[in-house]
Amino acid sequence: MSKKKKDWKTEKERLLRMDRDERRKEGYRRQDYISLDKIPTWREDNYSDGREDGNVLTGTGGLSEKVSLYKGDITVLELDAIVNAANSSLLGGGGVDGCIHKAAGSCLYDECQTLNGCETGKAKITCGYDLPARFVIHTVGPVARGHVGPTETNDLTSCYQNSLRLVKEYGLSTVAFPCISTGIYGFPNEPAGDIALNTVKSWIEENPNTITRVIFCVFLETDFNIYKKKMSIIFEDNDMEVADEQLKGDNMSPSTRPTAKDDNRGKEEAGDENKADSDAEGIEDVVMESQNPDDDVALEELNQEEDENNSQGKCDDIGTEQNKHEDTVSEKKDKEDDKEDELSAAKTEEKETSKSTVEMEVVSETAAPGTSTGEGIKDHADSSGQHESILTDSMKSKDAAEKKE
Ligand SMILES: NC(=O)c1ccc[n+]([C@H]2O[C@H](COP(=O)([O-])OP(=O)(O)OC[C@H]3O[C@@H](n4cnc5c(N)ncnc54)[C@H](O)[C@@H]3O)[C@@H](O)[C@H]2O)c1
Repeated sequence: MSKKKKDWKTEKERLLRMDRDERRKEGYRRQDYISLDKIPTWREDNYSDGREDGNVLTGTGGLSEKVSLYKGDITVLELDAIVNAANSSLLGGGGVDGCIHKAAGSCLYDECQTLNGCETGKAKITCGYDLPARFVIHTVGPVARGHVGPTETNDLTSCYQNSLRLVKEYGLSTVAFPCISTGIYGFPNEPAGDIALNTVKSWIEENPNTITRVIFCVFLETDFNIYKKKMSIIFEDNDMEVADEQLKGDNMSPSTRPTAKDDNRGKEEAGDENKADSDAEGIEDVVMESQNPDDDVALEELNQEEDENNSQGKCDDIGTEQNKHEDTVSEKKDKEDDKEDELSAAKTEEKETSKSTVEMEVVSETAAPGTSTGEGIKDHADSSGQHESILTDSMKSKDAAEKKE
């Protein structure tokens, strides 16, 4: 028998009246949730990185106790809020947006439909429903597609600022950000990391008593290394030097050693109303027009890409898929570079021996299938410089000898 569809408003009021223990007793959809006390602060992470020198932590870590670097799926984090890298329709899609909607359940979509979309750089808040997080803050990053100008920088900065503004407005104290705009919207990872870390740092300095923890939830190895390197500088403890290997961005994943219980949980405001609810009362679902004509094209392409990506399967595998993809891409690039080097070497050699009729042979880097090292197969650069695999001299003369017999 199909489950009765829940009314999102009733479900939201019910859930927001419950405290964390009651939510846990009822059970989240995913039992493998991660509670805050399982996520070390940046300060503890640094300390737990096998610091053998007995360097005792002195004083308070300040900022470095207010932030964490976590590598994994944002939908399992049991926090006051997780931030969604949404699109302007707020009606879901793929990537982290798709994962959050899938994990939260259909009530999230139903509530989002009443929000009338969201502009780039702005943020809107909904209940988290079946997520371990109480709220979802939806923000729309800039479609950078590799280009970062003042507009893209300002829009991405606004995403973090407006999300944190809602954290403060709703009296929340723990929040996690994904790497907004760095997936399908194509914002380069390094500058995006700088914007994320520096915007959050400034906000914490201005609101020191508002927040317990901001968690940078990265999904890809690339982002993990970028954030680790930058956080060692931006959130450096005054009383701790930054270890050299950290600056090089070692690949150690953050330890999940349980830390001292952080019971500074967000204020449990029962029956918390989402401001957008009252605004959105009775508003027809509007099909969001993009902010400017160019976006239509970008979004059109994105939707096509989204369809491809959506079929890519499970959320928690995105990171591995993308890492694998990154590895193959760089391998292919190395091989192409090698071939180009060989080609230019072959061309110079050809010039020197232009009179001889001897054909150029360039050893291919890749072992051709069926040969252990590729020794038996060589590339042949003909007059047009095209590469094709041919037999080597020794194999040719062997062939000729066989033919004579
Ligand atoms: N990346 C995709 O395959 C994909 C596909 C369709 C739509 N979208 C999304 O693309 C638009 C937003 O682009 P965007 O670059 O801001 O977002 P995004 O493409 O989701 O990428 C943002 C970052 O989130 C990372 N990420 C993906 N899944 C998770 C997860 N479960 N937990 C934590 N981090 C994760 C992802 O690796 C990237 O670093 C929206 O239209 C939205 O629907 C993404």
